[in-house]
Amino acid sequence: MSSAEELAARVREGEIRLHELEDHADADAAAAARRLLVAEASGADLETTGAYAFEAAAAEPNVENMIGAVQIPLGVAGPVTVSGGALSGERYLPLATTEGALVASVNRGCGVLDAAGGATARVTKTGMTRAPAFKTDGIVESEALAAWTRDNADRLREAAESTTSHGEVTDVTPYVVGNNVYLRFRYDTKDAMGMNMATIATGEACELIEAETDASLVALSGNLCTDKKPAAINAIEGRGRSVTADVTIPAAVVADRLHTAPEAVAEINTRKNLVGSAKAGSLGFNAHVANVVAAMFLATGQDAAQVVEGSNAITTAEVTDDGDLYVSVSIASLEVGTVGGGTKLPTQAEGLEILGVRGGGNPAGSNADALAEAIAVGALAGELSLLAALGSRHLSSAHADLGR
Ligand SMILES: CC(C)(COP(=O)([O-])OP(=O)([O-])OC[C@H]1O[C@@H](n2cnc3c(N)ncnc32)[C@H](O)[C@@H]1OP(=O)([O-])[O-])[C@@H](O)C(=O)NCCC(=O)NCCSC(=O)C[C@@](C)(O)CC(=O)[O-]
Ligand SMILES: NC(=O)C1=CN([C@@H]2O[C@H](COP(=O)(O)OP(=O)(O)OC[C@H]3O[C@@H](n4cnc5c(N)ncnc54)[C@H](OP(=O)(O)O)[C@@H]3O)[C@@H](O)[C@H]2O)C=CC1
Repeated sequence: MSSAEELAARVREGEIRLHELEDHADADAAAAARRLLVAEASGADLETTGAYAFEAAAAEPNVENMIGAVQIPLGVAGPVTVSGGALSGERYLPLATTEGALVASVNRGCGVLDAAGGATARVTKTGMTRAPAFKTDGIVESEALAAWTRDNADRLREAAESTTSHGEVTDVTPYVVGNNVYLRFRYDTKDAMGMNMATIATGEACELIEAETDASLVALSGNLCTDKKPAAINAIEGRGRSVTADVTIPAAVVADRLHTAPEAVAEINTRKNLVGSAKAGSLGFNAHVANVVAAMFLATGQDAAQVVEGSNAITTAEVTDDGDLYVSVSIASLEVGTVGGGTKLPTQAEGLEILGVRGGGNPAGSNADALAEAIAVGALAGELSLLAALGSRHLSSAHADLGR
């Protein structure tokens, strides 16, 4: 009997719990035993799931009850020239996706950006947020807590920053709703996406608040943060990185490479991305920014659930006085890191290496800024290509040819 079969037998007999297998064997054997049990229960053939190319132990901080790995095809778009605040030069953009035509589209967009001399990008605001919910006796006590927070900003900062050597508190804003008070802590988390960092730091600050006021903590996350849910506060105030990429494309390039005209792209953008989105009550005034955010998040080890916030983007397009096409994409809440989370996993770390932003930056925070700028440039390329495909009526034929 193999060690995986022996382990599986012990789970069947109730001697070991499924999630405790790593206490009795190395992580790869534990995953193999779970595959046997899951295959037996479901009838699924898990051979490919088990054919992963890294040591299971490397994924221990990232997943529980591991049975293997899902492989997502990885493509590249570019190279594209970026003139950013943190990222400069030519880069290939890694995109992990199962949507045929997506990489082709972003690749076309990158070619157009390069023909226009490259894209410009800047991070305009930084800050990961956590907003605990406190309960009070009523509005008098709520207002007192809000005032206490303002008066004790330095002590709150000191408590929170005692838990991290990188994180810095940049703001604590109280929001009062009757006998509920939400304190929205904002942190500069440098190269980390920062959700663990901000949560741990905020927990420490909450202990000070409970010790010194009559308010009681109901939930360390009170949903005004807002993490992993569509929320206007992120679109307005920003979360993670707020980042913009833009470009001005000569009309001749639009005609040659995108088979349309600046006027057509600008009109489609207004009627689709602005008016259509407004009528729909959408928070995303763009065509498919989430496509690039998701594909680059998967390729670089970001938290996939935060694609929700990454889709908070506005695309603008207008014809310049010279008859050329100006296009911009502003993503309000792009939550990215180049350390921590899934960024250490082997293929995801390679994805970061393709962009030249693996690990901590010098100065701290510059690598995460550079990653945000790369994603914004990819989103700009994708917006351009899709808007143009709608203009030249190529969307359905492109997907019939490449996406099926
Ligand atoms: C498919 C194209 C690019 C053809 O576009 P084209 O201009 O007919 O193609 P082309 O053969 O002339 O090639 C132009 C460039 O496209 C790239 N390209 C072309 N083919 C490939 C390929 N196989 N692999 C890699 N790159 C490719 C490549 O850069 C190439 O330049 P070259 O290198 O040859 O000088 C175009 O029609 C297109 O971009 N269509 C739009 C497709 C798209 O954006 N899909 C995104 C998903 S849509 C979605 O998910 C969301 C949606 C639509 O529901 C959101 C909404 O409501 O708006
Ligand atoms: N806890 C929660 O509520 C949530 C957690 N998550 C998960 O949180 C994880 C991401 O959290 P995150 O805090 O980013 O990552 P980690 O928890 O992996 O922590 C990253 C740590 O890296 C250290 N570090 C080293 N170099 C740097 C640098 N240059 N810049 C910044 N930090 C550096 C910091 O340590 P130090 O602080 O000591 O300086 C930092 O706290 C993901 O796995 C995500 O899925 C997602 C949503 C919610």
